[in-house]
Amino acid sequence: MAEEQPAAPNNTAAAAPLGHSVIPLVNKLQDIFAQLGSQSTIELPQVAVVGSQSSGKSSVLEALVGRDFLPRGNDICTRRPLVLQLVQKKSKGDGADEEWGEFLHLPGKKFFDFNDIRKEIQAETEREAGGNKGVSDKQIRLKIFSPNVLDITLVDLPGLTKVPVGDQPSDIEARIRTMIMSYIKRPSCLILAVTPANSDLANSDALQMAGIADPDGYRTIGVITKLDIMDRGTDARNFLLGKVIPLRLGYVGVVNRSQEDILMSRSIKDALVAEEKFFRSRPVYNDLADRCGVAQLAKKLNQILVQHIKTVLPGLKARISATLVSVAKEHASYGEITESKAGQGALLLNILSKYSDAFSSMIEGKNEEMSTSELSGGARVHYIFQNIFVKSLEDVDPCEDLTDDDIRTAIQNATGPKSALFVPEVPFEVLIRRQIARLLDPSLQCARFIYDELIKMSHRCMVNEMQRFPVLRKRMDEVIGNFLREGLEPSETMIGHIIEMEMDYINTSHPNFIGGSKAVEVALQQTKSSRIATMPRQKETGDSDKAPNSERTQKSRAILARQVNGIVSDQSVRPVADVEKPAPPVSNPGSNWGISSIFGSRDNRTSVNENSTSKPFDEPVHSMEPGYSMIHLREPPSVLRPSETHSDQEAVEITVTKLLLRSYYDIVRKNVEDFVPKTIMHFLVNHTKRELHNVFIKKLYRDNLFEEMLQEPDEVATKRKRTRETLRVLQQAFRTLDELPLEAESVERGYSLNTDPTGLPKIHGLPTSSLYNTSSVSADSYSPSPKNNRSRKSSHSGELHSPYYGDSNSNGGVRGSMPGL
Ligand SMILES: Nc1nc2c(ncn2[C@@H]2O[C@H](COP(=O)(O)OP(=O)(O)OP(=O)(O)O)[C@@H](O)[C@H]2O)c(=O)[nH]1
Repeated sequence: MAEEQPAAPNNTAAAAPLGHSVIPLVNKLQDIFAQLGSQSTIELPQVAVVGSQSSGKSSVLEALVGRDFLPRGNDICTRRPLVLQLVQKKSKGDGADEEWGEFLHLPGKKFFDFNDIRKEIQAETEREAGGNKGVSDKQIRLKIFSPNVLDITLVDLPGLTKVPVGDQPSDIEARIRTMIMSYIKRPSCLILAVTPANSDLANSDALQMAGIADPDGYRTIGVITKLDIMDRGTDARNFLLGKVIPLRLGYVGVVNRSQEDILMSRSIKDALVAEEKFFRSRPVYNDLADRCGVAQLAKKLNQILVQHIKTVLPGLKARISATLVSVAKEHASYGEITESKAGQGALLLNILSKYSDAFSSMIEGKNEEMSTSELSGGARVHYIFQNIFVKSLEDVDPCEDLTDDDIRTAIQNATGPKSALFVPEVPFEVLIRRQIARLLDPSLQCARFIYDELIKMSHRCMVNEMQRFPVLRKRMDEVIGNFLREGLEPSETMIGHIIEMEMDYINTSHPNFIGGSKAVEVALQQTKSSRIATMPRQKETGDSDKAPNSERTQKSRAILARQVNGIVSDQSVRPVADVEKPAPPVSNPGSNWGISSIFGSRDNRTSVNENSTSKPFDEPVHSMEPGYSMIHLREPPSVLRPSETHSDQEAVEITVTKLLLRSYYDIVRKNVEDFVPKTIMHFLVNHTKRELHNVFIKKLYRDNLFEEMLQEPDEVATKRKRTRETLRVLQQAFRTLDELPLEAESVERGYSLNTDPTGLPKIHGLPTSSLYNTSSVSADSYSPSPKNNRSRKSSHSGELHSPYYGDSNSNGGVRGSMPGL
């Protein structure tokens, strides 16, 4: 292709193929994308040629591409849309670059001879549309691979015709119009509206259709062909000046090869020279140099392409900078490699301090990444204390599993052989100790819960930062795990002490304690009112309290006995000896103080307590005859129960005992609710907070461990390397984008004149003025309506915007995607 490039005529820029001057710019962008590991590129607008039959559309396209490969001629029409994709192949740099074509319908077949391409287009047209002028809307897709082209798509469309010929249907005109419209209505399609100068310009089909598809004229360039064969004495001057039909982007007049030229195999290069000569020899076009010739058409297209690139670049830059930020963040998370001992020591120390601080922050609720969806850290600890531990204790009724008979038995046992003169203190103490003992388990459980919470917190601490050092993470987890376990022990011991202390001294002088006399007073009142309430019933049924209720009694005893031994059993079937055996001493402080202690320690007395339930043993058996009589005592049964009859005194005693129990239990419960959390906070939570850092240093900060601790997995090293490289490329890309010369003028100048030996452009400073404000393109601009003065915004990818491309923030036009963009 290179050999076919024309010499630069005097009054035009180098008559380069379409997009020639944009190629280095686009190449540069593609290099950036390639470095980012993506196939993305700038999606350039499609260029379609529209016009009536034989107006010279194919000729214009060929001249723009600079190669001779399209079927042309008065008898040879474009009868199927030809979608021509120009694909840039990287130059090998040895000057022997190949150019070839490939058809979609002949995959894998390369056409190196462009004459063969032309023949195949013709043959393929006939295969689908027949040999007799038939037209089909089925595309022929051709790719031209070359190092000298821009990645752009050109579409050669069948020409508009009015009279059906050959195999053409009667509605041929409408069909072709629909087909053309389907291409040119796309906002990303640049329309070359081709009108031959030897026809009635004012009635140009091409301009009429382009006007429908692009009413504002933002993407239509008028092309006047065949200026060389106009009627003598006429010229296209007024047309080119936009005086006949105004067009925002203006007109370019061209002279393509005539049929005779084609027959004589005149090259495009020669044709361009001839064209230049033609314009120079026509004084009427002398002052219209900037709108005459294929080179000017190419230049105009280039300017539009540059403006398009300019439009999409800010979006591209924004995305690159966003990726830069996230990659930089990722890179920072992998940290730097530290080789020296001192550096490693400092790093380790830093990690240990940061971890200890993070752990403390979590407990104190100062964690930066605090969740808003659930409780975390210290808030969970508080929840466990208040909503689980305290609440559970408050729900417990100290008399819940004590029946009246249990209490009565305890009272009788405590008074020994005498009748009680006063409300006995001993059963109250025994029973209250048993209730206090019950507080031990939940308190220990609470400590265990908090321990579990702290372990969980330690695992959640610095998860991301520590990914880099799995060995250190493991060792730190071990250290903190052991340390927390060590903190749990004194908490548990202290909790044991608290409960023991409460059991060891029942402080009946506590100001909140109801006290004996008050309890008796309340109890008397209660018994009195309950007796009044039950009076009528007693009259009917007799004294139910006094009536034996062996079943109920059995049950009560069973409960009491079971609790005495801490063994669940059915008292009625178990041997008494077993039941009343003292509980073996156990380490649990609660069991030392269980009711078993009083029953157990006085166990030997059980046998001497009479069972008053058994009538025959209530009184001695007398002989009938006094003289010979001898009083026989029946052997006492091995199990003795308190009398079933409830005296008033006993009822009061039971109520008093219950009142005392409830009152004192309340005092103890409050103490435990207060002291257990304090204990756990002191010995476990705050102790860990205070000492963790020291423990870490003691256990892990050792010269000989640095290397081992700071070992990082290969994966991290790889990721660090990869992100560093991506970062470098992104920074480079960002700089390059910043330095790109984006004014078409500078592109033309910079890339055609100042290209360095590597083929890469020399970077110019960023231009300031807008292309279309100064260039020839704006000379023909018109404003059919006020709204046309404004820039149009569009979100379409690759869409052509206003000719001024004022919408510099559009992200459109970037095809493919960059990693992380
Ligand atoms: N003298 C002269 N002949 C031209 C010019 N442009 C095109 N022709 C001739 O006009 C004829 C038609 O040209 P094409 O390029 O095939 O026209 P087209 O619009 O693609 O034709 P269809 O595809 O059939 O609609 C050819 O013989 C060309 O050589 C021109 O500027 N001057």
